[in-house]
Amino acid sequence: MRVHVADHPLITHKLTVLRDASTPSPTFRALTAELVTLLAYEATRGVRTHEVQITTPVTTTTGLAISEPRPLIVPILRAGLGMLDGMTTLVPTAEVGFLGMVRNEETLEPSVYAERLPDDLANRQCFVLDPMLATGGSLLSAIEYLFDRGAVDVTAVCLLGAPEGLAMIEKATDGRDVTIVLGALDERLNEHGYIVPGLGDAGDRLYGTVA
Ligand SMILES: O=P(O)(O)OC[C@H]1O[C@H](OP(=O)(O)OP(=O)(O)O)[C@H](O)[C@@H]1O
Ligand SMILES: O=c1cc[nH]c(=O)[nH]1
Ligand SMILES: [Mg+2]
Repeated sequence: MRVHVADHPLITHKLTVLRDASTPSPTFRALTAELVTLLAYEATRGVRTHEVQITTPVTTTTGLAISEPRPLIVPILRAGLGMLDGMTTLVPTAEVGFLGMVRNEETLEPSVYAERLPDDLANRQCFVLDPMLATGGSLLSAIEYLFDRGAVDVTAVCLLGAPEGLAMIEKATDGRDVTIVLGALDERLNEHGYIVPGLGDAGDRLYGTVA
């Protein structure tokens, strides 16, 4: 598994505002989109391309185009939906599929409540969006779902990760082509499975509700 933790002052600055409990939902949503666009730059480094011949106003030259099948972006509802616009800004021709997942806050076990993905993911590069990688249960379940359907590689883009969840996913996906791009790797999980220092419940903060 490849792990990339962002190291850029703009990303740290935006995450600092996001973490602040007094940051209101509209600002939280705007910052999430900006952060995803910055992280997507790294996450798409391995996107498959092929050479194309083009004619500029001056000459002919060889360039690169994104290959078929198009990359598939999969936001994990609810909170991952807040990352979709930031990602499609950078990869506007990607397809989008949806997975709705919720973590039981007592057992910390994830369950799938909605799924709208192409039936066949053979040969697909998939980009999973979820702001929080805490125990890793939700992300692992999403990754397994995509591989079971034929995906060739999965890249997850998360704003914050916990070391416990990252280690669990690394062990469970051994031998698979998995990349995780994080805005920051935080210290630990607390006794309720929340990331510390973290930012609280990403879905609630994005949408101003307590679900
Ligand atoms: O790594 P884990 O321990 O599985 O926790 C992370 C999950 O928890 C949050 O979703 P949540 O279940 O709160 O659903 P929501 O997006 O609807 O708020 C988050 O967006 C992840 O999907
Ligand atoms: O810290 C956490 C952990 C899980 N889900 C969240 O939204 N935040
Ligand atoms: Mg939530």
